[in-house]
Amino acid sequence: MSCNNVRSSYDLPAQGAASDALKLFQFGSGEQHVQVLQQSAARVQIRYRYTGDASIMQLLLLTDALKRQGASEIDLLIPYFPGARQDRVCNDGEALSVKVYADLINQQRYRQVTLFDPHSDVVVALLDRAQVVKNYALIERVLSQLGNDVVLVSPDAGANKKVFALATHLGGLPVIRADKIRDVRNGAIVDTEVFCGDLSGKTALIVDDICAGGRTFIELAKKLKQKNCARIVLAVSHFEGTANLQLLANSGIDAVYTTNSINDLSSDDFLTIQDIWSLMPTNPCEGEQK
Ligand SMILES: O=P(O)(O)OC[C@H]1O[C@H](OP(=O)(O)OP(=O)(O)O)[C@H](O)[C@@H]1O
Repeated sequence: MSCNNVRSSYDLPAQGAASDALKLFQFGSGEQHVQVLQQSAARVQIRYRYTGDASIMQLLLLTDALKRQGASEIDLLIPYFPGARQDRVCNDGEALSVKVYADLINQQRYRQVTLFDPHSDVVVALLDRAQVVKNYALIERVLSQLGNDVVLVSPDAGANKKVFALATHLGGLPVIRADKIRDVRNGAIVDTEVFCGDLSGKTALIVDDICAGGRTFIELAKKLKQKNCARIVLAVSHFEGTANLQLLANSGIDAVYTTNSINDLSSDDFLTIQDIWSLMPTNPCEGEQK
């Protein structure tokens, strides 16, 4: 495959020097506009970071523009998949959001779609040609800072499968199960249980895919405190809003490790979007990219 003098990877939103490759703007009427400024290779990769629904429209426009330039095989890297938490209809009248977003992506006929630690197996099942990069690199980096006596905490039934697989990958770290009851009408956590004995001297490392409003982890931290653990740490692959970092700190969580897969967050400890890209497949033409 020859990729000489053509571009084989596009970042959306455009980052740094890569912004020479794309022109993006929004019309006063609200429509998005995308123009590809550097000739696309036939096989091309889009590194797309979801930053809101307007960015989905930019992705669709970019995909169309690349196809018009002759891109015949397009790989999509999409660390955070929107709508993934709405993977069931909890209340009459709601949309099945994950299917709507997945249908949009499937219509583009990407050669491959790569996700980073998606919320559940549902999104992977709904997407054509999807593959997953697990959260292992994030958790290994967190563990390297925590020392001994760490127990993994699975915050709810939805997380159990992933956390037990992670524990096996890490050589058999102990796992503590927790569970919660969420009032689906308003999202409140009405009960949290932690299934273990005394945790004196232990660091409780809660592992999950996302922190949104944070109530799951605030209520869980209260229960873990009652088990006397020495330290409570939260590691989540995706983080919805910077304002919630303070809420978590106030609730007795000693440290939060996450990534900027959705929002830019200010901490040196985080795995950055660049780190996530480095965990994902690279385009075979990338070394030749101009
Ligand atoms: O920060 P919060 O607002 O508490 O939200 C974060 C939680 O929400 C998601 O699970 P969800 O409660 O949807 O449960 P599920 O695994 O059963 O889908 C996610 O996996 C976290 O556990």
